[in-house]
Amino acid sequence: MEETLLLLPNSVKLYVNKIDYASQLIIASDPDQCLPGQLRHFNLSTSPFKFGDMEQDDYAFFNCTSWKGDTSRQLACLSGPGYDIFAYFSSYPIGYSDLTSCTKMYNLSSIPREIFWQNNILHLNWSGPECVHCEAHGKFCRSKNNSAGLGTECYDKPKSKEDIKKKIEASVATVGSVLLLLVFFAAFRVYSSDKAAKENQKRIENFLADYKAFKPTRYTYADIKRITNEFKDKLGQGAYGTVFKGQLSDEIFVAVKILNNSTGNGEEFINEVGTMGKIHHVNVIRLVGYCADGFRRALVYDYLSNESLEKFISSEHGDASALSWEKLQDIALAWPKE
Ligand SMILES: Nc1ncnc2c1ncn2[C@@H]1O[C@H](COP(=O)(O)OP(=O)(O)OP(=O)(O)O)[C@@H](O)[C@H]1O
Repeated sequence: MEETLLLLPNSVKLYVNKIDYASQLIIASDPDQCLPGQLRHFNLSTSPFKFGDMEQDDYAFFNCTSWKGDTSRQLACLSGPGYDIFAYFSSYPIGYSDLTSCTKMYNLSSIPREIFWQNNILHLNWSGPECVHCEAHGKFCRSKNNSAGLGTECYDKPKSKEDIKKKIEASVATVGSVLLLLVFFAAFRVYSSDKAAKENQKRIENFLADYKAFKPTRYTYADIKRITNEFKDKLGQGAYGTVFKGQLSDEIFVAVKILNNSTGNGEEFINEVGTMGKIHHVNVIRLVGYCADGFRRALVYDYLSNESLEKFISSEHGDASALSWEKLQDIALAWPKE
């Protein structure tokens, strides 16, 4: 596996295990697994780095043939057969340990304690170039082109093929959804307008059907004779003519009034028929048709099985209590007005 190397002054080479740009920290290790061996050559003052471990001490290094004191600062990777290398706190008095079989090698100051942990890990911080603000905005960081110092600038992360593919997919999905919505909307509009058009058509047809039903039909005298079955069933006699029962179909019965006065103005009769034909009210008997065949004139009404109103209101023909004065008032008020 290829390792990334960090080159420090005095040809010190370290492996880069991890870089944390957010906190500007490099975790490094010694390729020879012996960080204390590199200590003599460390000179970070001319590099942008400083030790990350702030617990630092000054040491005197000793080469001992025998050692009777604290072995926590014994540097195994520097020791050899018949001798051991120890780091001795410079702040300790010389008489603190027995150094009689030791030779002092050199002093080193401001050594981070983690060097002696023997896990071959060294934390190095850098203060410049400063990239924290780029990291915070999810961007990459680079040296400013025209800057001789440690000036940096942020730049957008280059888009990978995967990113571009995802972007295209997202755009296609968005456009697709919008198109689908438009298609649904258009289909809905077509369906609604089609439905409205059909409803309109139905309304017109219903109106025409109603109009046809309400418009009085003109009958010939022969029709009148057929409808009344040759004037077989006389219903009554009024001031203007004789009324016969008739039948238009199996279920539809009519009352046909054969008018006495056939000498009058025919046009007047037709106009009257036209006016009556337009009146449609629940309380007014409906004029179904008419006959104006030469001097023979007749009016065809819906058949009422309850005989004449006169029979109800006149005490002579019926029970007066059947139609009280209140009922008569109701009927009068419900009479259609023009
Ligand atoms: N639509 C009808 N259905 C059933 N019977 C009817 C109908 N119209 C009239 N008659 C019968 O025929 C009779 C005569 O009716 P008609 O309308 O000619 O005269 P009237 O209502 O008695 O009075 P007027 O001649 O003054 O109008 C009525 O009394 C009734 O018995």
